[in-house]
Amino acid sequence: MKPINIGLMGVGTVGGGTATVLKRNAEEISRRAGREIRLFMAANRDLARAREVVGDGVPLVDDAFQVVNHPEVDIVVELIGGDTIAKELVLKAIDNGKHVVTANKKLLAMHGNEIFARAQEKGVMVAFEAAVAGGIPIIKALREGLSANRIEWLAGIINGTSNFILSEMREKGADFADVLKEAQRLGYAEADPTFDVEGHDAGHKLTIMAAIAFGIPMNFDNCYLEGISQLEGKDIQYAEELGYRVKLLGLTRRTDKGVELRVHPTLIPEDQLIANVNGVMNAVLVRGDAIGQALFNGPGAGALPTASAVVADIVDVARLLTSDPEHRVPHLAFQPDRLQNLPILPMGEVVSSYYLRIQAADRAGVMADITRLLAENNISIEALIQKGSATDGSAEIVILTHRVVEKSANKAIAAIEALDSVAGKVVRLRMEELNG
Ligand SMILES: NC(=O)C1=CN([C@@H]2O[C@H](COP(=O)(O)OP(=O)(O)OC[C@H]3O[C@@H](n4cnc5c(N)ncnc54)[C@H](O)[C@@H]3O)[C@@H](O)[C@H]2O)C=CC1
Ligand SMILES: N[C@@H](CC=O)C(=O)O
Ligand code: NA
Repeated sequence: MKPINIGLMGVGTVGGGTATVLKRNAEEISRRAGREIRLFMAANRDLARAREVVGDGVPLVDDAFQVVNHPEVDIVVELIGGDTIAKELVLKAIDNGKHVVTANKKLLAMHGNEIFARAQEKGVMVAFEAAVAGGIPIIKALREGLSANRIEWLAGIINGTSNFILSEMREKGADFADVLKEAQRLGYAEADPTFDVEGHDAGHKLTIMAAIAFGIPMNFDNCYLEGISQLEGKDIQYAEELGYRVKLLGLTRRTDKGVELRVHPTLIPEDQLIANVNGVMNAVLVRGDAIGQALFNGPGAGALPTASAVVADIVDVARLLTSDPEHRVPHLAFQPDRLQNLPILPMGEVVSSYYLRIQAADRAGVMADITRLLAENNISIEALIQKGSATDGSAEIVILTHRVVEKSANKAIAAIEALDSVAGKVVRLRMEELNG
């Protein structure tokens, strides 16, 4: 039987890993796919670097349009990244009737609605397991393994770079900037690492998971994003003293009023398995009405773990090449004409509990003022500790609250910051028990 021809675009961290896995496991892969899967051609800006990876036998070009336009390429693998040239290439590949495998979460979160509609029209597959949580087969799990369930919520550590930074800061007291450099050296970070540390990358992945968990279109524009760049080591330490770990969490939940879609640093009880997922590892906790809770854990970034997902998609596509498009797994898990445009809940309407750190004058009456302002906004206190007097006569007060709607927390925080006895901004982190 004729081999399946792969056109690889981008031979960087993930593209290099993909070429390596395709070569190393060629025999196993062809036994699974039923046909030989052959790296037919590759495109990369830096030809010399790509040549080192793919070897002599594979034609190399620097213009990726030659790949999407080549009549003998069956599956185009997009590992360039970004949403400019990559979007043009993917749409052109689809128009040319080629199937696409991509690891590009930004592209899908921002333009997935257009891309999947075009793929549907042309009867081709766009596979994207590597786009979410690297090597963890979470797309497969949500789209196929859990298709019996009404998924209620899911929460994930879905940015390896941020989790690596937080783990190194907590375990070794390492400096944020140094660890970020190390994450870049290890190939974990995005081309622009602000996407990692400001929560955008996690937001892209969360958007994709929410779409396939609930059967809604991509809605990245309404995803709340807060990253770890402003997080201070002392809050990680205080959280730990109180029995919590701080993780960059992406959380999406169906509520009666709309879908929560939010990424932010989050305190999680340390006895939760997900709180103990460290380094570049990712984890996604899914709550379905039939299964209850299931935790998917594994490496979230890096060359070979991500290539594992890319190549698994190639095998999937190879198996389904000749199948009737109507009988393939829908791109977003639900039939395209059955997607629901559920509203995304504004952040002010989200209900959460909070960790607050307040720098206040160490004098009588301050605590009473703060607790009064919290009570006036219907916020009850679960724990309150004072972190000792500073030499300048101020003290740090750390408060854990019970659950309250975010707009009330915002009002209370603004009122506390307006007190003469309070200096600077109140540090606010959200807390999730993840047991509901
Ligand atoms: N690095 C990781 O651990 C993971 C990355 N991803 C995604 O995979 C994709 C690739 O990421 P990396 O491999 O880390 O990036 P990278 O920067 O290491 O590789 C990108 C490659 O594309 C090439 N390239 C750029 N523009 C090109 C063009 N116009 N034509 C041809 N080649 C071009 C570059 O020369 C480079 O070799 C991105 O979408 C990223 O978000 C997804 C999961 C994990
Ligand atoms: N930069 C991303 C790479 C994988 O998606 C991350 O750190 O998770
Ligand atoms: Na994955």
